[in-house]
Amino acid sequence: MTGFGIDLGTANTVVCHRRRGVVLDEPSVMVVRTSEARARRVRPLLVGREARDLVGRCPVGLTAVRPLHDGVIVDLEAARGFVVGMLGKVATPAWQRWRPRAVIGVPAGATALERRALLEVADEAGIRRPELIPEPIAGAVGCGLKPLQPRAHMVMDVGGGTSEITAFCYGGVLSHRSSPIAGDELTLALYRYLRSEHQLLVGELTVEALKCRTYVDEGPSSVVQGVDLGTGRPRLMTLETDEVLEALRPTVDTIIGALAGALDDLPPQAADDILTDGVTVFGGSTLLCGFAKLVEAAFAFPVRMAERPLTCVAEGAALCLSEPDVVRAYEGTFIDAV
Ligand SMILES: Nc1ncnc2c1ncn2[C@@H]1O[C@H](COP(=O)(O)OP(=O)(O)OP(=O)(O)O)[C@@H](O)[C@H]1O
Repeated sequence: MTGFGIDLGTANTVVCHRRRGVVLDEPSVMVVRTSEARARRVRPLLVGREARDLVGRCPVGLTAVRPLHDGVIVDLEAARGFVVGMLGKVATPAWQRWRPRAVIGVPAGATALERRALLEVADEAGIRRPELIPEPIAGAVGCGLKPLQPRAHMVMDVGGGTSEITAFCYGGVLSHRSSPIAGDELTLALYRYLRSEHQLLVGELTVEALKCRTYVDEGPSSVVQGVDLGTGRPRLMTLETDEVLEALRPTVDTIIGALAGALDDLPPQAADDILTDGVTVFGGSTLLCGFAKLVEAAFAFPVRMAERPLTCVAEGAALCLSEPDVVRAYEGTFIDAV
């Protein structure tokens, strides 16, 4: 069975081919003419990596647009232009005759309207019979979990725009929490911290790189460049990694707090499974330095980091092409469908 698994994320779009593996992993950004940004047909000039290079540097007349918010389509026209442009990067001439199949990950909390918008866009982009799967389930499959087993599992997906915590067992959802506090909010918290505590105004890409750099363990401190709010001149400053993590801590605590709510909703036997097996975490924001340790410290159960936290949703969705039972079992479990 050929076809694709697609994770159309707020921050990144990942496309995984059933046999060839990940064939596209690029930022969910496009650059359009400002005059066309609200037009009936949006024709992006750049999509993905090339578009991201222009974030914060767009000349007059051009606008960088992120077509998804909190993991769902809000502007159908913008999303249409974006998906067609992105899939165009992996499309082969054979697509014209042979429309590929795809399973697409979508937040478990997406509404019926948002899901319909995604199916429409996928169809227009040349996908044959697109199917949707809740992202937590796709990620779980990508991490090797078996969502049809009669044993409870819990996963935590912390991406750019949403954090989702889902417990499931035997083809059904046991508990779920979704929150718009995720990677973008962490970046914003750091931006605000630098502005208020150090009077330093920093660009969007720079502040995100600073947030991610703490993970790479490049040393106990990082040099940041920005504009001094007092003088209006460029200024360099050195920030300790610990200080960055402290600035992020309240937002991280809010994200972790949602896990408590999902655990509270579980029946005792299912809670027992999760306390024994632990929780599997994925999504780019779980790469934040010390994230897994903080979850472990808060709940005293094992935390299993996904091997490929940024791509496991698309990989799991691709595996689901040959697991129709999983797709069928969970298609009725979107939160507004239960
Ligand atoms: N090393 C890192 N440390 C901290 N955060 C990171 C790191 N690497 C990536 N991120 C963050 O992960 C987020 C992107 O993760 P991911 O690609 O899983 O999100 P997404 O699937 O696009 O979003 P969503 O699931 O909300 O639609 C971004 O906010 C990015 O800043």
